[in-house]
Amino acid sequence: MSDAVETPARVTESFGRRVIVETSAGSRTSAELFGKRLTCVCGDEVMIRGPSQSSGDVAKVVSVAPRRSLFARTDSRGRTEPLAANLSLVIVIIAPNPEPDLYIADRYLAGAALAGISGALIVNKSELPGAEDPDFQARVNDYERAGYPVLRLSAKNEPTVAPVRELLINQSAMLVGQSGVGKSTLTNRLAPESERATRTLSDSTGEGRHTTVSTALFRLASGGELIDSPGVRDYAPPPVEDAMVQVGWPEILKLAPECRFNNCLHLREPGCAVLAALAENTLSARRYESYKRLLNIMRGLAPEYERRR
Ligand SMILES: Nc1nc2c(ncn2[C@@H]2O[C@H](COP(=O)(O)OP(=O)(O)OP(=O)(O)O)[C@@H](O)[C@H]2O)c(=O)[nH]1
Ligand SMILES: [Zn+2]
Repeated sequence: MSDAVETPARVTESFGRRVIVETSAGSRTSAELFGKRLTCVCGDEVMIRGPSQSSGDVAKVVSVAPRRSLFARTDSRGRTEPLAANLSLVIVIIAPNPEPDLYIADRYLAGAALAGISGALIVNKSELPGAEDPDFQARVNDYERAGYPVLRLSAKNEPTVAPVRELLINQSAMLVGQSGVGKSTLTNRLAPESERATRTLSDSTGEGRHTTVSTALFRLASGGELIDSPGVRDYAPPPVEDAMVQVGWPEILKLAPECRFNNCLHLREPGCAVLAALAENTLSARRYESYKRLLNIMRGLAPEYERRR
């Protein structure tokens, strides 16, 4: 291949300056980023050159196409770190065990919405007795009431997984969630060739042990794409203005037009339809608390936001 020839490819895995790309012919190969200023993440559409004698024996990523979406997080130092590009769906997985932190789930769904990406919830390990717990079920139902697709399944039980295949058709979806909820088990079920490592839960704590170390994209025979990602202990979206935070709560956003003030943040304002729904118990108090928490987190990141502008 001549050096001047560029071919399109998709980034399926990223390790800093080195990436794995899939060519349009479907083969996967290692490539390096060309030039210091170029960065890319899993899901990026890129142009590659080589490998050829003059470019060395590894292909080079020479450009990144404009992204349809960029899913990102705020890292521990308050900086925005991109996680995946060109997603259409973020699927949060929870399970009765390890014990779910639904505030993380909410922030993931908010981060997706703020990036213009749809959200869905999977409740894995549904065969465990903990899934029958009324409190657990009530909290899961909150997501259905908010308007999210919610799938209850067992990644280990093939027939229960069929609705996920249907959900993923025509989607580029990323699986996110705490360590040990079964992201890799589900990925292996949906894309057997992915061969993602899975591990048993540590006996004493029931917490996962962060088996998955990289974010990787797989094409599904049934249609669509799935990105498996490492388990997290926390997640916060990149900083946004106060008024934007409610975009992450569809049930609050739906009520907002009925508030007396069109810049209502639903905290203490008179004539607030969100506070009224809360008083009438038609809005989940936990989800509302979660909204207030993210508002506070975003205010803590405000200096960072001002700096970026
Ligand atoms: N009982 C039960 N266990 C499951 C199910 N799905 C996965 N597991 C188990 O849960 C444990 C964790 O699964 P993983 O797939 O490694 O979890 P993960 O979310 O990928 O974890 P990280 O890679 O650390 O983020 C493994 O022991 C799986 O066998 C399920 O449907 N039911
Ligand atoms: Zn309001």
